[in-house]
Amino acid sequence: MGLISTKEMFKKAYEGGYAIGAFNISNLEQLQGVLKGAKAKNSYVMIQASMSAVKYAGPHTLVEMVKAASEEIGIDVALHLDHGPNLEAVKTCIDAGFSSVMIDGSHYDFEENVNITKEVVDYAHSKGVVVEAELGVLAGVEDEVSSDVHKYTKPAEAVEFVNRTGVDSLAIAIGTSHGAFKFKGEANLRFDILEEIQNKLPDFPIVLHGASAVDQDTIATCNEFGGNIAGAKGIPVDMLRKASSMAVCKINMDTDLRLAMTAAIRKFFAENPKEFDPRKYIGAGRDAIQAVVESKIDVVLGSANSIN
Ligand SMILES: O=C(CO)COP(=O)(O)O
Ligand SMILES: O=C[C@H](O)COP(=O)(O)O
Ligand SMILES: [Zn+2]
Ligand SMILES: [Zn+2]
Repeated sequence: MGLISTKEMFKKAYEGGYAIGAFNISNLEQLQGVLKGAKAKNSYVMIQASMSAVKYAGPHTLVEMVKAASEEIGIDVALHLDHGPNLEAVKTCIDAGFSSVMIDGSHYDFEENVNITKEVVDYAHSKGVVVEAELGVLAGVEDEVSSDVHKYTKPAEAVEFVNRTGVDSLAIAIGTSHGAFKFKGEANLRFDILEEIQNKLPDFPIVLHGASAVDQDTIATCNEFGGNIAGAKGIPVDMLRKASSMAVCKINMDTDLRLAMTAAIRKFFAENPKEFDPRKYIGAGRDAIQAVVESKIDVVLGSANSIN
């Protein structure tokens, strides 16, 4: 058991009409929750960390922790850098042992995005590491960069981008966005764009970021036990399942795990005012994450029993 590439899992996901869940983590219990959920469903899964999460945990700590948990829980896993900002960040993670990286040049113009992605692909491939890039801009805030509107991916540009960079997978903008506040009105995803990209790039794995569903019961639990989260809204589950049956092979979820962990810990504190053992309350958060991951595998991803 240990860290694996995404090549094989994406190929199977594409052919099988399902998607692999890529879950963001920054600590031990989030990691264990995700891996235990995947193990219970015999499903491929990706663990991913943003650069701020890599800094929080430490790149080597993260790699060794994921390897050890993979061994102890008994499931192979890909470890991926999410939204790598530049070659230096990518190198830090590859040299520490990550099996997959993203270079996010989506906020640059097309030519610059091609150049920075190509540079990363050359380095990563020389080390046997796969690369995800991004074309099109999701509305909302991403690290320090924000955009008020979706800049939807242009299918013809996606073809040129993939051919010129040699990238292994591509994140596209079709109306999803990061965080807990995705839509003010009706949810709408541009499946016509996904379909056109799928037709123009057959067998090529597409990635969907900003794909948390934002369960309203979980928000209610947060608020019932002292939270104050108003107006949160995610992507409807049927839209996500439809995307995963198409060319989307990787679906990124962070917010749903954060909300589940927070709701469980808030509830635990409210119901157990005398407890102060971190294993009890963080353990409650870990269990909640496992439950979310199992449900995502069944309802959103369709990836149960993908490991044979
Ligand atoms: O795309 C993500 C990480 O890259 C996470 O998206 P959510 O905020 O919708 O969970
Ligand atoms: O896409 C962003 C992820 O949700 C990670 O967010 P973060 O930078 O707060 O770790
Ligand atoms: Zn981006
Ligand atoms: Zn993202």
